[in-house]
Amino acid sequence: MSESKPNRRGILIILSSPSGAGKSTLAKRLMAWDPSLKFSVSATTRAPRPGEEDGREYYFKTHDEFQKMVEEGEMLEHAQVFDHFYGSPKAPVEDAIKAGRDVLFDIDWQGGQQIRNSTLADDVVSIFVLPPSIAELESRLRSRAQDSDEVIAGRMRKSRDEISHWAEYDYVLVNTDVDKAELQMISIVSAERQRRSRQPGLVELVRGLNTEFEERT
Ligand SMILES: Nc1nc2c(ncn2[C@@H]2O[C@H](COP(=O)(O)OP(=O)(O)O)[C@@H](O)[C@H]2O)c(=O)[nH]1
Ligand SMILES: Nc1ncnc2c1ncn2[C@@H]1O[C@H](COP(=O)(O)OP(=O)(O)O)[C@@H](O)[C@H]1O
Repeated sequence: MSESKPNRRGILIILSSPSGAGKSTLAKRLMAWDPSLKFSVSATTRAPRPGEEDGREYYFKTHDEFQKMVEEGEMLEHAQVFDHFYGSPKAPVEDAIKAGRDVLFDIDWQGGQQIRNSTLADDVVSIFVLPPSIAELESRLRSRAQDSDEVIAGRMRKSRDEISHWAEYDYVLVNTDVDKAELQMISIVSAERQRRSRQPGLVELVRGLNTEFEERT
């Protein structure tokens, strides 16, 4: 059976924020809202956190394996964040958008910039998530209870740099109440989909409306 041609290309939804502002939480909620979204599983050289599974949150790679992927041109973008390397494998993203499937990225500002400067720029919708305060950001990092004090301190130092790129994004959300932030994300994605897709039959509908006008005169 031949697959029907999608009526639009997939959108690349890029989600960035300082660590702890809530982008993984919001990404999971967006995926639960629309399971047809494809989450871009990044490759990383950082160690898995408890509960993380290889191939689900990340592809966990050694430094050499990661370098080989970069050298062989397999990455859509890649960057060093904190003390580790992170990158988005290219092939699954290209396949998804050609099939009309939207792809969700949880990546930092460097990755966002690289994709916005790539040939896929027209397909990008970028969203930056801000925390309501720095005290709240630190408290969220601590409450996640997955990183040592030293790692948390490193992430807090890097936050200022990440936040300085907020204005490069199409949309900026303040994640105070997570339910409200989720609703805002859903609204953004719904509106961007509507903007880029033409419902089938619109030309015929407008032709019919014009015929009706003519019949009335
Ligand atoms: N450029 C880039 N950044 C990534 C990628 N994957 C994850 N990141 C970013 O790396 C940072 C650290 O991610 P992680 O170690 O999972 O900690 P998090 O702060 O809890 O999300 C976050 O800002 C992620 O958005 C990627 O493929 N490319
Ligand atoms: N609006 C919110 N209010 C309170 N806690 C939140 C909110 N959003 C996320 N969190 C919590 O903050 C912590 C960090 O969120 P997470 O999604 O892991 O952030 P990021 O992916 O940006 O590093 C998690 O424990 C998460 O449950």
